[in-house]
Amino acid sequence: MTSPILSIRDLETHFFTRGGVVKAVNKVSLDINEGKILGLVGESGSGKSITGFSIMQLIDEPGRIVGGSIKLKGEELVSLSERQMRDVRGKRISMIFQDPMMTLNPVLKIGAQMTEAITAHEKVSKRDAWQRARDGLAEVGIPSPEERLEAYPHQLSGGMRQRVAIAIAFLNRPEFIIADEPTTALDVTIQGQILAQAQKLCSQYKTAMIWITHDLSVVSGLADEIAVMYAGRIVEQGPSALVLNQPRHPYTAGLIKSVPGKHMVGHRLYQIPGMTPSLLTLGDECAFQARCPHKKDQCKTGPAMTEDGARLYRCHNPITGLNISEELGA
Ligand SMILES: Nc1ncnc2c1ncn2[C@@H]1O[C@H](COP(=O)(O)OP(=O)(O)OP(=O)(O)O)[C@@H](O)[C@H]1O
Repeated sequence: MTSPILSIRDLETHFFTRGGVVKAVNKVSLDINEGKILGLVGESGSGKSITGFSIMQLIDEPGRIVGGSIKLKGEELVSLSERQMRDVRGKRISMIFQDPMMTLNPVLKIGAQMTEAITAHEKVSKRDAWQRARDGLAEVGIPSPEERLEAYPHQLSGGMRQRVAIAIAFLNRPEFIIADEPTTALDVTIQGQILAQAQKLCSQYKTAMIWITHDLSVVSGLADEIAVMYAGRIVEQGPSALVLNQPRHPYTAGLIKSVPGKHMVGHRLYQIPGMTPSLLTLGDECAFQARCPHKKDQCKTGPAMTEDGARLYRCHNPITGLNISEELGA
Protein backbone atom coordinates (compact mmCIF):
# COMPACT_ATOMS: atom_id res chain seq x y z
CA MET A 1 0.00 0.00 0.00
CA THR A 2 1.31 3.49 -0.84
CA SER A 3 1.61 5.84 2.10
CA PRO A 4 -0.13 9.20 1.65
CA ILE A 5 1.82 12.38 0.83
CA LEU A 6 -0.41 14.35 3.16
CA SER A 7 -2.17 12.82 6.12
CA ILE A 8 -4.50 14.87 8.31
CA ARG A 9 -5.92 13.43 11.53
CA ASP A 10 -8.61 14.97 13.74
CA LEU A 11 -7.64 18.50 12.75
CA GLU A 12 -9.40 21.16 14.82
CA THR A 13 -9.15 24.86 14.01
CA HIS A 14 -11.15 27.22 16.19
CA PHE A 15 -11.75 30.98 16.17
CA PHE A 16 -11.99 32.53 19.62
CA THR A 17 -14.44 35.37 18.96
CA ARG A 18 -16.31 37.67 21.34
CA GLY A 19 -19.48 35.72 20.62
CA GLY A 20 -17.87 32.39 21.50
CA VAL A 21 -15.75 29.65 19.95
CA VAL A 22 -16.28 29.03 16.22
CA LYS A 23 -15.32 25.44 15.38
CA ALA A 24 -14.44 26.12 11.74
CA VAL A 25 -12.62 22.79 11.30
CA ASN A 26 -13.97 20.06 13.54
CA LYS A 27 -11.94 16.82 13.71
CA VAL A 28 -11.18 16.60 10.01
CA SER A 29 -9.19 13.60 8.74
CA LEU A 30 -7.99 13.23 5.15
CA ASP A 31 -5.32 11.31 3.23
CA ILE A 32 -4.02 12.33 -0.20
CA ASN A 33 -1.74 10.07 -2.21
CA GLU A 34 1.01 10.91 -4.70
CA GLY A 35 -0.31 12.32 -7.99
CA LYS A 36 -3.92 12.24 -6.75
CA ILE A 37 -6.44 15.06 -6.55
CA LEU A 38 -8.92 15.31 -3.68
CA GLY A 39 -11.93 17.57 -4.29
CA LEU A 40 -12.99 19.28 -1.04
CA VAL A 41 -16.59 20.34 -1.58
CA GLY A 42 -19.24 22.15 0.43
CA GLU A 43 -21.33 25.31 0.69
CA SER A 44 -19.86 28.65 1.65
CA GLY A 45 -18.70 28.74 5.28
CA SER A 46 -18.31 24.97 5.65
CA GLY A 47 -14.60 25.25 6.55
CA LYS A 48 -12.90 24.34 3.28
CA SER A 49 -10.56 27.35 3.06
CA ILE A 50 -9.74 27.23 6.76
CA THR A 51 -8.72 23.57 6.27
CA GLY A 52 -6.40 24.73 3.45
CA PHE A 53 -4.95 27.60 5.49
CA SER A 54 -4.47 25.23 8.45
CA ILE A 55 -2.33 22.94 6.27
CA MET A 56 -0.23 25.98 5.30
CA GLN A 57 -0.10 27.03 8.99
CA LEU A 58 -1.52 30.40 7.98
CA ILE A 59 -4.23 30.82 10.61
CA ASP A 60 -4.31 34.30 12.09
CA GLU A 61 -5.75 35.55 15.38
CA PRO A 62 -8.37 35.00 16.69
CA GLY A 63 -7.95 31.58 15.06
CA ARG A 64 -5.75 28.71 16.18
CA ILE A 65 -5.17 25.04 15.41
CA VAL A 66 -6.21 23.49 18.71
CA GLY A 67 -5.85 19.81 17.93
CA GLY A 68 -4.91 17.09 15.51
CA SER A 69 -2.05 16.32 13.20
CA ILE A 70 -0.97 17.28 9.67
CA LYS A 71 1.83 15.11 8.31
CA LEU A 72 3.66 15.75 5.06
CA LYS A 73 5.42 12.51 4.09
CA GLY A 74 5.35 11.53 7.75
CA GLU A 75 6.72 14.87 9.02
CA GLU A 76 4.49 16.69 11.50
CA LEU A 77 3.74 20.25 10.32
CA VAL A 78 1.67 21.42 13.29
CA SER A 79 4.70 21.50 15.60
CA LEU A 80 7.06 23.27 13.14
CA SER A 81 8.23 26.78 13.97
CA GLU A 82 7.28 29.68 11.68
CA ARG A 83 10.84 29.75 10.34
CA GLN A 84 10.73 26.03 9.51
CA MET A 85 7.30 26.43 7.94
CA ARG A 86 8.63 29.21 5.67
CA ASP A 87 10.95 26.63 4.09
CA VAL A 88 7.99 24.32 3.50
CA ARG A 89 5.69 26.94 1.93
CA GLY A 90 6.38 27.50 -1.76
CA LYS A 91 8.89 24.64 -1.82
CA ARG A 92 7.14 21.50 -0.51
CA ILE A 93 3.55 22.82 -0.35
CA SER A 94 2.12 25.66 -2.39
CA MET A 95 -1.27 27.30 -2.62
CA ILE A 96 -3.30 28.69 -5.53
CA PHE A 97 -5.98 31.23 -4.61
CA GLN A 98 -9.22 32.32 -6.27
CA ASP A 99 -7.63 35.71 -6.93
CA PRO A 100 -4.23 35.29 -8.66
CA MET A 101 -3.21 38.70 -7.29
CA MET A 102 -2.89 37.00 -3.88
CA THR A 103 0.20 35.35 -5.44
CA LEU A 104 1.35 38.04 -7.89
CA ASN A 105 3.01 41.34 -7.07
CA PRO A 106 1.44 44.05 -9.28
CA VAL A 107 4.65 46.10 -9.54
CA LEU A 108 7.03 43.31 -10.56
CA LYS A 109 7.41 41.72 -13.97
CA ILE A 110 6.27 38.08 -14.20
CA GLY A 111 9.84 36.88 -14.92
CA ALA A 112 11.25 38.61 -11.84
CA GLN A 113 8.55 37.09 -9.61
CA MET A 114 9.01 33.61 -10.99
CA THR A 115 12.81 33.60 -10.73
CA GLU A 116 12.49 34.99 -7.18
CA ALA A 117 10.14 32.11 -6.31
CA ILE A 118 12.86 29.67 -7.41
CA THR A 119 15.92 31.37 -5.92
CA ALA A 120 14.18 31.88 -2.54
CA HIS A 121 14.46 28.10 -2.02
CA GLU A 122 17.35 26.98 -4.21
CA LYS A 123 20.85 28.05 -5.26
CA VAL A 124 20.51 28.30 -9.00
CA SER A 125 21.90 30.67 -11.63
CA LYS A 126 19.69 33.51 -12.87
CA ARG A 127 19.84 32.06 -16.36
CA ASP A 128 18.64 28.62 -15.22
CA ALA A 129 15.88 30.15 -13.10
CA TRP A 130 14.75 32.23 -16.10
CA GLN A 131 14.63 29.13 -18.30
CA ARG A 132 12.66 27.21 -15.69
CA ALA A 133 10.22 30.11 -15.41
CA ARG A 134 9.79 30.18 -19.20
CA ASP A 135 9.21 26.40 -19.31
CA GLY A 136 6.75 26.72 -16.43
CA LEU A 137 4.67 29.24 -18.38
CA ALA A 138 4.72 27.04 -21.48
CA GLU A 139 3.51 24.07 -19.40
CA VAL A 140 0.35 25.90 -18.37
CA GLY A 141 -0.47 26.81 -21.96
CA ILE A 142 0.79 30.41 -22.06
CA PRO A 143 1.72 31.38 -25.63
CA SER A 144 5.01 33.28 -26.26
CA PRO A 145 6.27 32.62 -22.71
CA GLU A 146 9.51 34.62 -23.29
CA GLU A 147 7.45 37.75 -23.91
CA ARG A 148 5.13 37.10 -20.97
CA LEU A 149 8.12 36.99 -18.61
CA GLU A 150 8.66 40.65 -19.48
CA ALA A 151 5.02 41.60 -18.77
CA TYR A 152 3.47 43.03 -15.61
CA PRO A 153 0.44 41.18 -14.17
CA HIS A 154 -2.00 43.92 -15.27
CA GLN A 155 -0.99 43.35 -18.91
CA LEU A 156 -2.44 39.82 -18.79
CA SER A 157 -6.07 38.67 -18.83
CA GLY A 158 -7.61 37.15 -15.68
CA GLY A 159 -7.26 33.63 -17.12
CA MET A 160 -3.60 34.24 -18.04
CA ARG A 161 -2.86 35.63 -14.57
CA GLN A 162 -4.36 32.49 -13.02
CA ARG A 163 -2.24 30.31 -15.32
CA VAL A 164 0.85 32.21 -14.13
CA ALA A 165 -0.18 31.63 -10.49
CA ILE A 166 -0.56 27.91 -11.25
CA ALA A 167 2.85 27.86 -13.00
CA ILE A 168 4.37 29.46 -9.87
CA ALA A 169 2.68 26.85 -7.64
CA PHE A 170 4.31 24.03 -9.65
CA LEU A 171 7.65 25.81 -10.14
CA ASN A 172 9.55 24.15 -7.29
CA ARG A 173 7.91 20.77 -7.90
CA PRO A 174 6.12 20.71 -4.54
CA GLU A 175 4.88 17.44 -3.11
CA PHE A 176 1.50 18.98 -2.38
CA ILE A 177 -0.65 21.86 -3.70
CA ILE A 178 -3.81 23.42 -2.24
CA ALA A 179 -6.01 25.03 -4.90
CA ASP A 180 -8.70 27.23 -3.31
CA GLU A 181 -11.42 27.83 -5.94
CA PRO A 182 -8.88 28.99 -8.57
CA THR A 183 -11.31 28.82 -11.49
CA THR A 184 -14.47 30.20 -9.85
CA ALA A 185 -14.03 33.70 -11.33
CA LEU A 186 -13.23 32.45 -14.85
CA ASP A 187 -15.56 31.64 -17.73
CA VAL A 188 -16.44 28.01 -18.36
CA THR A 189 -14.14 27.47 -21.38
CA ILE A 190 -11.04 28.86 -19.65
CA GLN A 191 -12.04 26.97 -16.50
CA GLY A 192 -12.09 23.69 -18.44
CA GLN A 193 -8.65 24.35 -19.96
CA ILE A 194 -7.13 25.21 -16.59
CA LEU A 195 -8.64 22.12 -14.90
CA ALA A 196 -7.20 19.89 -17.65
CA GLN A 197 -3.76 21.50 -17.34
CA ALA A 198 -3.69 21.20 -13.54
CA GLN A 199 -4.72 17.55 -13.83
CA LYS A 200 -1.96 16.88 -16.37
CA LEU A 201 0.73 18.55 -14.23
CA CYS A 202 -0.33 16.65 -11.08
CA SER A 203 -0.03 13.36 -12.88
CA GLN A 204 3.23 14.34 -14.67
CA TYR A 205 5.00 15.50 -11.49
CA LYS A 206 3.17 13.11 -9.11
CA THR A 207 1.98 16.11 -7.12
CA ALA A 208 -0.82 15.48 -4.63
CA MET A 209 -3.52 18.17 -4.58
CA ILE A 210 -6.59 19.39 -2.71
CA TRP A 211 -8.97 21.27 -4.99
CA ILE A 212 -11.41 23.32 -2.93
CA THR A 213 -14.73 24.27 -4.51
CA HIS A 214 -18.40 24.82 -3.74
CA ASP A 215 -19.24 23.45 -7.20
CA LEU A 216 -19.44 19.67 -7.55
CA SER A 217 -19.39 19.92 -11.35
CA VAL A 218 -15.83 21.35 -11.16
CA VAL A 219 -14.41 18.34 -9.35
CA SER A 220 -16.51 15.64 -11.04
CA GLY A 221 -14.06 15.19 -13.92
CA LEU A 222 -11.00 16.32 -12.01
CA ALA A 223 -10.80 14.66 -8.63
CA ASP A 224 -9.88 11.06 -7.85
CA GLU A 225 -11.53 11.35 -4.45
CA ILE A 226 -14.16 13.69 -3.07
CA ALA A 227 -14.61 14.83 0.52
CA VAL A 228 -17.85 16.66 1.34
CA MET A 229 -17.64 19.17 4.16
CA TYR A 230 -20.56 20.56 6.16
CA ALA A 231 -20.36 22.91 9.15
CA GLY A 232 -16.70 22.14 9.81
CA ARG A 233 -16.97 18.34 9.47
CA ILE A 234 -16.37 15.85 6.69
CA VAL A 235 -19.75 14.17 6.17
CA GLU A 236 -18.84 11.87 3.28
CA GLN A 237 -15.68 10.92 1.42
CA GLY A 238 -14.55 8.33 -1.07
CA PRO A 239 -13.70 7.69 -4.73
CA SER A 240 -15.34 10.35 -6.94
CA ALA A 241 -17.51 8.01 -9.00
CA LEU A 242 -18.90 6.34 -5.88
CA VAL A 243 -19.68 9.59 -4.06
CA LEU A 244 -21.23 11.21 -7.14
CA ASN A 245 -23.26 8.24 -8.39
CA GLN A 246 -24.25 6.62 -5.11
CA PRO A 247 -24.11 9.25 -2.37
CA ARG A 248 -24.94 8.00 1.10
CA HIS A 249 -25.27 11.33 2.90
CA PRO A 250 -28.44 13.38 2.19
CA TYR A 251 -26.28 16.54 2.05
CA THR A 252 -24.12 15.06 -0.73
CA ALA A 253 -27.32 14.13 -2.59
CA GLY A 254 -28.57 17.73 -2.17
CA LEU A 255 -25.33 19.12 -3.62
CA ILE A 256 -25.57 16.73 -6.59
CA LYS A 257 -29.19 17.76 -7.21
CA SER A 258 -28.13 21.43 -7.13
CA VAL A 259 -25.74 21.02 -10.09
CA PRO A 260 -27.36 22.51 -13.20
CA GLY A 261 -27.75 19.90 -15.94
CA LYS A 262 -29.00 19.79 -19.52
CA HIS A 263 -32.37 18.53 -18.31
CA MET A 264 -32.70 21.69 -16.23
CA VAL A 265 -33.26 24.01 -19.21
CA GLY A 266 -36.46 25.94 -18.53
CA HIS A 267 -36.73 24.50 -14.99
CA ARG A 268 -35.96 26.11 -11.69
CA LEU A 269 -32.66 25.06 -10.19
CA TYR A 270 -32.85 22.86 -7.08
CA GLN A 271 -31.67 24.43 -3.84
CA ILE A 272 -31.09 22.63 -0.56
CA PRO A 273 -33.75 24.14 1.72
CA GLY A 274 -32.73 26.13 4.79
CA MET A 275 -29.47 27.70 5.86
CA THR A 276 -26.14 26.43 7.15
CA PRO A 277 -26.15 26.46 10.99
CA SER A 278 -24.16 28.85 13.14
CA LEU A 279 -20.85 27.26 14.04
CA LEU A 280 -21.05 29.04 17.41
CA THR A 281 -23.96 27.01 18.73
CA LEU A 282 -23.14 23.62 17.23
CA GLY A 283 -22.91 20.73 19.63
CA ASP A 284 -22.47 17.05 18.98
CA GLU A 285 -25.72 16.65 16.99
CA CYS A 286 -25.83 16.15 13.22
CA ALA A 287 -25.42 19.69 11.89
CA PHE A 288 -27.53 18.93 8.79
CA GLN A 289 -30.63 17.64 10.60
CA ALA A 290 -32.65 20.88 10.33
CA ARG A 291 -32.42 20.68 6.51
CA CYS A 292 -32.52 16.92 6.13
CA PRO A 293 -35.37 14.96 4.55
CA HIS A 294 -34.09 11.84 6.35
CA LYS A 295 -34.06 13.33 9.85
CA LYS A 296 -34.80 10.98 12.77
CA ASP A 297 -34.79 11.39 16.55
CA GLN A 298 -31.42 9.67 16.58
CA CYS A 299 -29.84 12.62 14.73
CA LYS A 300 -29.73 14.62 17.98
CA THR A 301 -26.64 12.60 18.82
CA GLY A 302 -23.84 13.04 16.33
CA PRO A 303 -23.35 10.12 13.97
CA ALA A 304 -19.85 8.67 13.88
CA MET A 305 -18.10 8.00 10.57
CA THR A 306 -19.27 4.72 9.06
CA GLU A 307 -16.95 2.78 6.80
CA ASP A 308 -18.74 1.40 3.76
CA GLY A 309 -16.32 -0.25 1.35
CA ALA A 310 -14.03 2.43 -0.10
CA ARG A 311 -16.15 5.25 1.27
CA LEU A 312 -16.93 6.87 4.62
CA TYR A 313 -20.08 8.70 5.64
CA ARG A 314 -21.47 10.33 8.77
CA CYS A 315 -25.24 9.70 8.87
CA HIS A 316 -27.73 7.67 10.97
CA ASN A 317 -30.15 7.26 8.08
CA PRO A 318 -28.13 7.09 4.85
CA ILE A 319 -29.46 6.85 1.33
CA THR A 320 -29.38 3.28 0.11
CA GLY A 321 -28.85 1.94 -3.40
CA LEU A 322 -32.58 1.25 -3.61
CA ASN A 323 -33.84 4.82 -3.42
CA ILE A 324 -30.93 6.55 -5.13
CA SER A 325 -32.65 7.65 -8.37
CA GLU A 326 -35.59 9.01 -6.43
CA GLU A 327 -33.22 10.94 -4.15
CA LEU A 328 -31.35 12.51 -7.03
CA GLY A 329 -34.53 13.29 -8.94
CA ALA A 330 -33.23 11.23 -11.89
N1 LIG B 1 -11.38 35.48 11.18
C1 LIG B 1 -12.43 34.72 11.53
N2 LIG B 1 -13.09 34.95 12.67
C2 LIG B 1 -14.15 34.20 13.06
N3 LIG B 1 -14.63 33.15 12.33
C3 LIG B 1 -14.01 32.90 11.19
C4 LIG B 1 -12.89 33.64 10.71
N4 LIG B 1 -12.51 33.14 9.51
C5 LIG B 1 -13.35 32.11 9.26
N5 LIG B 1 -14.25 31.96 10.26
C6 LIG B 1 -15.31 30.94 10.36
O1 LIG B 1 -14.87 29.79 9.68
C7 LIG B 1 -15.94 29.26 8.89
C8 LIG B 1 -15.35 28.54 7.71
O2 LIG B 1 -14.78 29.49 6.80
P1 LIG B 1 -14.14 29.05 5.42
O3 LIG B 1 -13.60 30.28 4.78
O4 LIG B 1 -13.21 27.93 5.64
O5 LIG B 1 -15.39 28.53 4.61
P2 LIG B 1 -15.42 27.98 3.12
O6 LIG B 1 -16.08 26.65 3.18
O7 LIG B 1 -14.08 28.04 2.51
O8 LIG B 1 -16.41 28.99 2.43
P3 LIG B 1 -16.12 30.09 1.30
O9 LIG B 1 -16.18 29.34 0.02
O10 LIG B 1 -17.21 31.08 1.47
O11 LIG B 1 -14.74 30.65 1.63
C9 LIG B 1 -16.79 30.46 8.54
O12 LIG B 1 -18.13 30.09 8.46
C10 LIG B 1 -16.60 31.39 9.71
O13 LIG B 1 -17.64 31.14 10.65
